[in-house]
Amino acid sequence: MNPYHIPENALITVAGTVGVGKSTLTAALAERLGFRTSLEQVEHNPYLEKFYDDFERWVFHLQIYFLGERFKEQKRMFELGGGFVQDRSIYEDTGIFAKMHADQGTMSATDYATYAQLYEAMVMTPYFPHPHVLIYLEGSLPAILNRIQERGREMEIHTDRSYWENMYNRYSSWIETFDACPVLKLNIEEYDVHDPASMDDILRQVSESIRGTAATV
Ligand SMILES: Nc1ncnc2c1ncn2[C@@H]1O[C@H](COP(=O)(O)OP(=O)(O)O)[C@@H](O)[C@H]1O
Ligand SMILES: Nc1ncnc2c1ncn2[C@H]1C[C@H](O)[C@@H](COP(=O)(O)O)O1
Repeated sequence: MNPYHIPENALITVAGTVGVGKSTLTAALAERLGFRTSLEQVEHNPYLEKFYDDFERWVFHLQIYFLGERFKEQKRMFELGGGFVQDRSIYEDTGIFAKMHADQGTMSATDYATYAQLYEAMVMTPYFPHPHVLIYLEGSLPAILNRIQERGREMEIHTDRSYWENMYNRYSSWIETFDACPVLKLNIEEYDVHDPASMDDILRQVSESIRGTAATV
């Protein structure tokens, strides 16, 4: 058992908008806990660049691809018995990305319905237990846009600010109604992944959230 009394089979999911710091925190938490990571693969995604170039043409392909990747990851985590920190939840694919493109008309109603049907069928399988806790990363939009710039993925840098603004607003509303598992909100200005005391503090909060003893603000 780790010093934080976080169950060895726990599934901790890190959520939040693009560039907010999910992958960085996922890796830092997993290292500290001796957990495995489940990461989003950007480099080997065959649709992502095409998608940023032409949303309408590629959105359905991309959503199906992400769904397939997540299904494989969920199956892997299930079969290995947990003990994972996961970079982004499946709830965000459907509740943020697919919905945003359907609402703004870059994904047709028919494609969205087909996608939603597939998603519903997948989450009914045993591979989709709710996470023990969802860590939600929040910060100001300018700080997040800076991080996207600094990370330097061309396809994201060349995407209109309104896209990120829309996503940011959707995330802010979405998290207020999210209730599939306990939520721990962390402000990105208030922790440092390189500071052991800061990571200890986060892990204590994770543990409290999982055990249902977190203070409600
Ligand atoms: N706590 C942090 N402080 C400063 N910069 C950070 C921090 N976390 C992440 N970053 C930087 O912000 C950028 C986006 O982080 P990343 O973890 O890739 O975000 P996400 O996975 O949410 O898209 C990267 O350049 C990363 O180095
Ligand atoms: N479901 C998705 N639809 C569209 N785009 C998505 C989806 N999931 C992730 N993405 C994009 C957003 C970023 O450009 C990369 C990686 O996300 P990140 O938040 O940086 O981990 O994929």
